[in-house]
Amino acid sequence: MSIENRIRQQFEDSVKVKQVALSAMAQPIARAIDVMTGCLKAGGKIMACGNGGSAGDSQHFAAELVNRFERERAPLAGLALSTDTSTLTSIANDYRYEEVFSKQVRALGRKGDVLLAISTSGNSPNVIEAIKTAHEIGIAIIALTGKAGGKMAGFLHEGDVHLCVPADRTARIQEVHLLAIHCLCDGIDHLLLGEPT
Ligand SMILES: O=C(CO)[C@@H](O)[C@H](O)[C@H](O)[C@H](O)COP(=O)(O)O
Ligand SMILES: [Zn+2]
Repeated sequence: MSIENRIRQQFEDSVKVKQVALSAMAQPIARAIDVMTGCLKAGGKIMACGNGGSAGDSQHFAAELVNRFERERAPLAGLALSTDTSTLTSIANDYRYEEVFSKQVRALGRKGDVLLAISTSGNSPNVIEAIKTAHEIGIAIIALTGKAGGKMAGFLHEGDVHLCVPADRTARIQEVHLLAIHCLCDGIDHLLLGEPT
């Protein structure tokens, strides 16, 4: 296949996955917006974690809360757990890589906070450990997954929200994750600020 056709194929695949994801994910995304906005209004914070591309997504989401998304508003409490290399490397070096997020959740998380747990496979052990620790503290989970949710699906509790992209290819799942993150940011701003004037 020519490069041009490969590119066309990627675009077409991405459009298709997004169309299927809309019907599967619209309701859970709306629920996640309610949970996140309720947390922020009550003075809580939203922590986000994930590996590789999902680490980037965590940081992207936190930046849109702390700085801004599309509308002017007060800064919101968002925190990516994938950014502090000294913390990450010391936990991985002294303990286990599986604990790099859960230790931070234990240190920084408070009852009523929310954890955005991102994994395309749903199987990353460090994200699963973070979910377990968050539950111990009384922190609700918004799980952003794909591939039917992997192992993470089995660790979610009532009150958590599962945003699962109905696709198998990591790249396609990540593309919908970013769209879902922007829907979360837009929805939070809408609930906090109302219709734009
Ligand atoms: O961005 C990509 C692939 O598109 C990679 O960096 C990918 O995020 C990494 O392989 C991650 O370690 C995959 O972890 P997960 O999504 O299965 O939790
Ligand atoms: Zn990627």
